[in-house]
Amino acid sequence: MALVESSINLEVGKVNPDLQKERDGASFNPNDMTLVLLGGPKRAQHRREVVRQLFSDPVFNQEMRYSQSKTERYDQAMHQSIRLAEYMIEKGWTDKEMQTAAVALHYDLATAVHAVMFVPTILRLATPEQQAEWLPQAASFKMIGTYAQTELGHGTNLKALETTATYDRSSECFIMNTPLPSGMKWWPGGLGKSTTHALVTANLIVDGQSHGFQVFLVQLRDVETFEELPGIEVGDIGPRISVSVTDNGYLIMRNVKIPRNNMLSKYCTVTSEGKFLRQEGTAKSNYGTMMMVRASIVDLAFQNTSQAVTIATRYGAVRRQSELKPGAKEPQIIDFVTQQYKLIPNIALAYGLHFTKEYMLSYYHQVFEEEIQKGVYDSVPELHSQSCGLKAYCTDLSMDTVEVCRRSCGGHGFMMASGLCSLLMDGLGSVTYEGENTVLYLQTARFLMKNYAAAMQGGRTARSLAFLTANHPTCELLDVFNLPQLQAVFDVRAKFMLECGAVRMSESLKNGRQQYEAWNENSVELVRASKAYLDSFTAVNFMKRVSTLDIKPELKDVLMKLCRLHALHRIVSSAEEFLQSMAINTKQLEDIRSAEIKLLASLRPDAVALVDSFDYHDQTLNSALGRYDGNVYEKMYDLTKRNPMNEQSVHPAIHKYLKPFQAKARL
Ligand SMILES: CCCCCCCCCCCCCCCCCC(=O)SCCNC(=O)CCNC(=O)[C@H](O)C(C)(C)COP(=O)(O)OP(=O)(O)OC[C@H]1O[C@@H](n2cnc3c(N)ncnc32)[C@H](O)[C@@H]1OP(=O)(O)O
Ligand SMILES: Cc1cc2nc3c(=O)[nH]c(=O)nc-3n(C[C@H](O)[C@H](O)[C@H](O)COP(=O)(O)OP(=O)(O)OC[C@H]3O[C@@H](n4cnc5c(N)ncnc54)[C@H](O)[C@@H]3O)c2cc1C
Repeated sequence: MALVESSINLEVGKVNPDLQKERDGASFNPNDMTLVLLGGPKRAQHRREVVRQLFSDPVFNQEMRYSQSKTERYDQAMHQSIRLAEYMIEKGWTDKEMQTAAVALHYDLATAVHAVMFVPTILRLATPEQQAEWLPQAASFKMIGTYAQTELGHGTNLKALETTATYDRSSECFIMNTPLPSGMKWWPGGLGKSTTHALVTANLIVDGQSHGFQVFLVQLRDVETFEELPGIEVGDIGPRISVSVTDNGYLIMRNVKIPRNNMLSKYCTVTSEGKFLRQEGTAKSNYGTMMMVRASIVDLAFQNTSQAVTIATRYGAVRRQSELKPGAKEPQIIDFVTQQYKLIPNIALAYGLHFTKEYMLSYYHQVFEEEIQKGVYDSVPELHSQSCGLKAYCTDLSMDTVEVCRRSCGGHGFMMASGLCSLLMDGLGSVTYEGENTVLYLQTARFLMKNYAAAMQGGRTARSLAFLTANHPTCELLDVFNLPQLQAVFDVRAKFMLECGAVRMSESLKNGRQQYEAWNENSVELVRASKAYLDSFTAVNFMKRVSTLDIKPELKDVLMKLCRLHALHRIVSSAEEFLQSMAINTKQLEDIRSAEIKLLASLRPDAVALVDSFDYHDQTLNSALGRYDGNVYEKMYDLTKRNPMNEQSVHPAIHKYLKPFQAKARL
């Protein structure tokens, strides 16, 4: 066994020679790049230690996951959740280690929503007294919770949610009710089988008057027996696209009484006399958890993208197929330029998403920790717009990438053992949950249109929209590799697309349409405007971040190539908008296309090192194709031998159906 200290994968046997050749020929040391991505040696070492500890425990072994039934998966996922809880006690793991472990396990835990939404919502919306009562129970899993907002009839339109919480002054309780069938809660993760409690969003009604949706802690099951409590009906909603274990559930409440204290009351409360009180400026405070999770999903999009390109790139180096040079040995498939075009711009995207999620998480923390906590809400609209837009943009691109990577592996990409099918099926949820992507692009558009109008009237724009007032002459792209010139090209196109949306809106309004009619009529254009802005924001953020990194020259060199390739590829992908806005002309588009192909050639020798730098443990990838050692065929054979279908050499169905038929047929 060779010790590969510079990788998270410690015990690596003989490495496939083609993959080894790739590693030997790289222009930089992937370990150095890992340190840049993870924020220094201390953090990288910590992450490696946590992930190695995790996967040295057989409970977390993922290898047979794809052959397990839903019930077996659920059993293992509950076992894993509880094992992690034990680690908190036995190993002193804190939220930091738990977060690292959850990412390494793709959040595929029976208690994922408990960690990702239930506890964070209590932290954000509960009073200190409520937190003191509930958080210790949540930490010890005496209380396992979910976030129950979506209903069968409504997910997007929160104002139309039907569940009610009616205040009963005589008992000082809320009475929770589910109007059937459209008002039943539908989708919450873990609700089906795993949870004892739920944070239920419901219309607060006091003396017949509605006060909009509020959040209530409702106990669903007896914490000892796990049986449903009176008035509660819960269950799993049934099969869905995904190999993930989550027991998404439904909930019906019939006259369920909960104490007044169970309304999360940091920002609003109901007094014992039935008076509704709300702190000023906090109208959207109940939407705060969604903002946080949307910001975190940008990270999830990065994880999905970088894992997919890791698998497909390593496989591309190992797989040999067809003929390139007549009569010569079959080439590695990554030597086909069309294959490089599938992989290398997506490696660049993965790096771009890394810097995007760094931005998003740090901006979220800045606004949440430093501003909102001090009662300053000025940046909330911008944070809402960016967390909606980047969640949508990054998950859309990440899912496109996973599918391209899957197809780039040919037939084997269709096998669960590729690891790419589960990335796709589980990842697909991310374009819908926490706000359906089109709906989120339109939230961003709303903010963009307001800022555009302000800019046109000489007013101030939000920080991230300074380009609206900047003066960029068109067609100044003299050098397609020049970052400031590329940035100007993106800004010109984004500004133009916003202008198109704004002009169309004002024309519709001039033609007598109501605001809501004008909005709907022009919504396709408005979504385009949002995407153009987000394209620009991520590309420019990538360029700026890389330009300011103080790192080894060989790392900087390769990162500069990546951010250039990303920018050029995004231009080519939406060429008609760049041309229409006159950000570039057709000659420049030709130059950009040629430059893109040149960059592929220049990045080709570093492709494997670039994906190694993401430093994924083999068990996180859980892919026969993307293994660190590249022994793809051996692993596929090994898994196939252990496939439950091969346990018996003759399947019982043969004796059950075929043999009796053959016996009858002989008569
Ligand atoms: C701790 C570690 C965490 C790690 C996480 C890692 C993630 C990994 C995930 C893996 C696990 C999987 C878990 C999956 C969990 C999924 C959970 C769910 O889906 S749960 C279910 C998720 N469900 C959804 O996401 C539902 C989607 N729907 C919605 O969010 C809303 O209905 C809406 C936003 C579309 C409209 O709302 P509506 O009330 O009709 O609003 P109007 O349009 O009338 O605009 C009014 C004004 O409000 C403003 N504003 C709006 N929002 C916010 C905000 N957040 N803030 C501030 N402001 C906001 C808006 O800008 C506007 O301002 P202005 O222009 O007037 O000045
Ligand atoms: C895997 C998964 C996990 C989930 N987990 C949870 C959970 O833990 N807790 C929870 O409460 N919920 C959860 N959800 C629910 C999820 O948040 C909702 O499904 C999501 O917000 C979308 O809402 P919807 O289903 O009502 O879609 P709809 O709004 O019905 O969308 C259908 C179509 O209508 C379009 N549309 C709707 N409104 C507009 C509009 N205003 N403008 C333009 N187009 C519009 C959409 O673009 C889409 O094309 C989960 C969902 C999934 C898939």
